[in-house]
Amino acid sequence: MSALQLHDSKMDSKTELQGSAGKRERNQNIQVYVRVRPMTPGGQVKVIETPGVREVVVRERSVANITKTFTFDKVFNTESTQLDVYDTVVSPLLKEVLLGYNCTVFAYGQTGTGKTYTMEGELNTTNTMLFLGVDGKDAGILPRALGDIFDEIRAMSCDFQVRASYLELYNEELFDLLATVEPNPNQAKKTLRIYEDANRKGSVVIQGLEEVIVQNKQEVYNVLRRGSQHRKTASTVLNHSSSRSHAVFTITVHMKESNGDGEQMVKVGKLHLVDLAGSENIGKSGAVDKRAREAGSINQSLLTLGRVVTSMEIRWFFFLIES
Ligand SMILES: Nc1ncnc2c1ncn2[C@@H]1O[C@H](COP(=O)(O)OP(=O)(O)OP(=O)(O)O)[C@@H](O)[C@H]1O
Repeated sequence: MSALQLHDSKMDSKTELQGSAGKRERNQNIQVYVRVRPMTPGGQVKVIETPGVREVVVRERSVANITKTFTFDKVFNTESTQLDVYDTVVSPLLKEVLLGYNCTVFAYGQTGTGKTYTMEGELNTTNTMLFLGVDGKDAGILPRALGDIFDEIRAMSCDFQVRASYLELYNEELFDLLATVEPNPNQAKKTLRIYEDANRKGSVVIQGLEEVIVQNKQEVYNVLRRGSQHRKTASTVLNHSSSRSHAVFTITVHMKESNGDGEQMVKVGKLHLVDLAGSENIGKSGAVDKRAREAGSINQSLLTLGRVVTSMEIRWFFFLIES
């Protein structure tokens, strides 16, 4: 089973917000969605049913009449398109980012269940609009969200600056996917250090993470493509699959608005888009040595992530993808 999670955290302390987004109850801070991936050809036994818009029924393979039903905020069945997922799950978050909230989308689940497809979409290397494909239908959440941010912010009458960063976490090491380092087997990616922020309790600082200023959609796509290709190239150099690492793409929007009295208000909103490494049952997968250590590290980090989520007062959305 595979999943995608989204969360929207507390607003930036510098920002004063009004309106419905700021008045949500704590129990609305977490939302869980499931996406069911179409079956791959090859005679699999169908074990998942999606009878309604909120329920998934899982059938035990060996005993077909034994089922378990799970309820989510919404279920996307095998017919769901990339656009359906984006419109329901991510589009509303953009409005909150532009109000000064921090929002995060997590894709979580087993290897091969469609996390990267949902987050990035099918790559089209012959097209400069890499992630959009020929007609755009296969574009994932990332390119859609990044493109829409520019459309929406331009419609607001404010000064703004948009920055992007792209971070990878593999075996407890952090790498900067946008760093301009020369390809080198011993230094495939720029490693980063993480510290607790002495000035803001509970916050962390990632020292040296590059934030690239982006002016328009095309520049964001280029940054996304650069980071994505860097992730693949470097994983080959380091001899691990890119699906064994977590990747965090962050877009930060600084907005400066004037109120009627000539005072200026600064808002900072962030959108984190996280493609988590595939969760795996080490015993069942038969992973040994390096792969078993990797899987152990992945499972440990996913467990820790779960603990962090339950301990924080955050708005959180969760998205499950089933194969
Ligand atoms: N909803 C979908 N519709 C069509 N094809 C899909 C869908 N979801 C996934 N796929 C296809 O299934 C394959 C595996 O998907 P993907 O690489 O996104 O999985 P993943 O969960 O990211 O795996 P890993 O954990 O190994 O990175 C890809 O070829 C992808 O194009």
